[in-house]
Order: sequence, then structure tokens, then C-alpha cells
Amino acid sequence: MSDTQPTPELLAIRNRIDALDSEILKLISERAQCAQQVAEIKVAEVLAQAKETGESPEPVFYRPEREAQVLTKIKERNQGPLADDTVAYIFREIMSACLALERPLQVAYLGPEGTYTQSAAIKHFGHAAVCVSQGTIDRVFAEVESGACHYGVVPVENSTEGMVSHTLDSFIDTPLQIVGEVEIPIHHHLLALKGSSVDSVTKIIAHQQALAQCRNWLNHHWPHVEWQAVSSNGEAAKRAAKEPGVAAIAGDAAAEFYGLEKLAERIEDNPDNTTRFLIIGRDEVPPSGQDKTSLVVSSRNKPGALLGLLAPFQREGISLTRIDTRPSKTEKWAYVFFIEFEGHCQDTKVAAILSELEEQSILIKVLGSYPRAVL
Ligand SMILES: O=C(O)C(=O)C[C@]1(C(=O)O)C=C[C@@H](O)C=C1
Repeated sequence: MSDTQPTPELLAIRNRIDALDSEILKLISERAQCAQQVAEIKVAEVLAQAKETGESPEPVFYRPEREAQVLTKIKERNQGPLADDTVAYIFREIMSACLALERPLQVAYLGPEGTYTQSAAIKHFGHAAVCVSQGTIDRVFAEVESGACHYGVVPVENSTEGMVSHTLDSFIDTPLQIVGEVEIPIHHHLLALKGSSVDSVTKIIAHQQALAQCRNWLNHHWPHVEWQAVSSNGEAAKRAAKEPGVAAIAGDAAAEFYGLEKLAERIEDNPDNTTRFLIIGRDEVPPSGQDKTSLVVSSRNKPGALLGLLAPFQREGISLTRIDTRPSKTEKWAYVFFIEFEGHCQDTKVAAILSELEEQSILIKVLGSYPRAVL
């Protein structure tokens, strides 16, 4: 390191940075005070409503549609040199901290710690949310349904492996709504106890989806070692941290949390491997202007039934973003369709499509209209 004094030029720029930082701090504090005032208004509105109707619902502090609008505006206004996503992440954290002043959020996620779902929860809610690990997807739904947690985060699809069928099935019976979505690029690593060598590995464990996403790599490098599916990548990392000879497939967060050595990095077969997660909550979300709607629908078992369900979307010019089929739990060889499309159920065109589908189908359930992922 050089022991020379900073040049006058460097000193001047640092002084400018100090001055800017104190201005930024002042503005952030002012913004946080505004958020506190918003909270007071929300509480007052609920109290006024309680006086009028006798009902006293909980004030809703978290506003996904507003957060999506704030982040979208920031990205649109950004003129560099920082990247759009970088400035959006900074504002994500500012809003997360402001919301925590209004009401700290409890978010249930499919754990244990170190899972990609935890990374998704932090990406969506920021670091001020309190993320609460759950052992299963069912527990995440149950915690939000019971009110023990405000929101939940569950994986729904992977770009290599397709839908997480358990999550889709859970939506059929739940009273919860989808209130948001978030995508995470998935990079898997082979992890083992610190100081382990590749030769010491006798068993590789991971969630079955992770094993599937690394199948070619495993076949090529580890054909003679046992592979075992476990309940989550976080669980795999937790075991690898205790059991010599056991290597786990998991991501950076798990490697860091359990202090594991990376024996091989980025071992997924598809470098664009991405997982999409859904945010579940108890309240409907008003339109943000850039929304998606998810629904589950089952038609009568007759020729052309699927075509009939899709025709209204084509007529109204509404883009489908996803369609999936699951066996109906109530009738043999009958199916339910999960359909996702652009728009909000309060949009006139979408409302027209929904009432048409209601006439044609034996079951239709809107799972939620929610802002498209901004980050
Ligand atoms: O606008 C609101 O309703 C707020 O509570 C403020 C704010 C923000 O910091 O901008 C904070 C939390 C909400 O989720 C959305 C936005």
C-alpha cells in the first residue's frame, strides 16, 4: 500500500462524496418519515372503516403494486452510470427498510436456510423482511393461511425441469392469492466440508430437481458415486457440513451459510437455468399497470374443450405466458389447466374473458392478479 498523502484532486472528490452522502442520508430519512406518515393514514382508514361497518380488518402495509411502480419508475429514470437493475436493488432495500418502520414483515419460505427460495424471498422483499424457514411447501401455505406469517414464497417452475407440481396442486384448495413473482438465476455448485478433496466424495445429495438439472454433468463426472434425493438443497448443504464424504449440490447462499468448500462451480447443464417463485398472501392486489393473472380452470371432457378455453384470449388479444396441465384430483382421466396471462382481472378485457370461461368450465378459480417481476 502506498503511504503517500492523497492528492488535492482526490481529496476534493472525497469531500464531494462526503457531502453527497450526507444529502442522500437526509433524503432517505425524509423518505422514511413519509413512509411512517403513510402507515398512520393506513391505520386511520381502517379505524374509520371499523366505525362505519363494525368490522376491523388489519391495515395492509405492504403494497406490491406500489412497490412495482416505484421500482419501474426508478429503472426508467436511471441515466447511468449504474445499471438499471443495480439502482433498482438499492431502492428495493430502501423501500424494504421504510416498510419495516411501518410494520416488519414475516415471510415464510421453503427452507432450510440457504435454499434458493430464501434468496428469492430476500430479492423480492429486501433484507428488512424477517424470513421464516419452513420444512415443506404445505407448511409455507399453512403459515400464511393461519396468519402466523404475512406472506410466503414457494418455487413454481424451473426453466430446465418444468413446473413444481406440488406448488400447483396446493393452489387448487387454498384461499390464498398470488401477490407477486420473482425469478432467480440458478447456479449449482458441488459443495463439501472445508478442506475436502474431490477423491473423498462417496455420495452426492441434492433436491431431486437439482439432481435433474445437473444430470449430464453428474453422468460425465460422477457415474460411479451414489446420488440421493433429499428434501431441499439447503438440507443437502446442512448434511454435507456434518458428514465427511457427502457432497451437496446447492447454491452460493448455502455454501456461505454452511461454510462449505466449492469442489466444482456452475455445474448445471443449462447455463440459463432459472427458477420462478410465487409470493402468496391473503389480500388481493390492485392493478399496477403491468400485471399478470394466474387461474386454474377445468372444462367438460369433450372434443375441442381446450381450444374453447383458449379462444377468448386470442379474440381479446391477450398474451398467454404459460399453460400447464395437471390431473384432476376428483375424476379419473380429467385434467385441470393452469393458465397465466398478461393483464389484471379488473381490466375490462380480462373480466370479459373470465365471465366467458365461467360459462364453459366446471371449475374456474382466479389464483391472483399481481405485478410482473421488476427485478
Ligand atoms: O406507498 C405506500 O403504501 C407505502 O407504504 C410506502 C412504501 C415505500 O416505501 O415507497 C413502503 C411500503 C409499501 O409496500 C409500498 C411503498
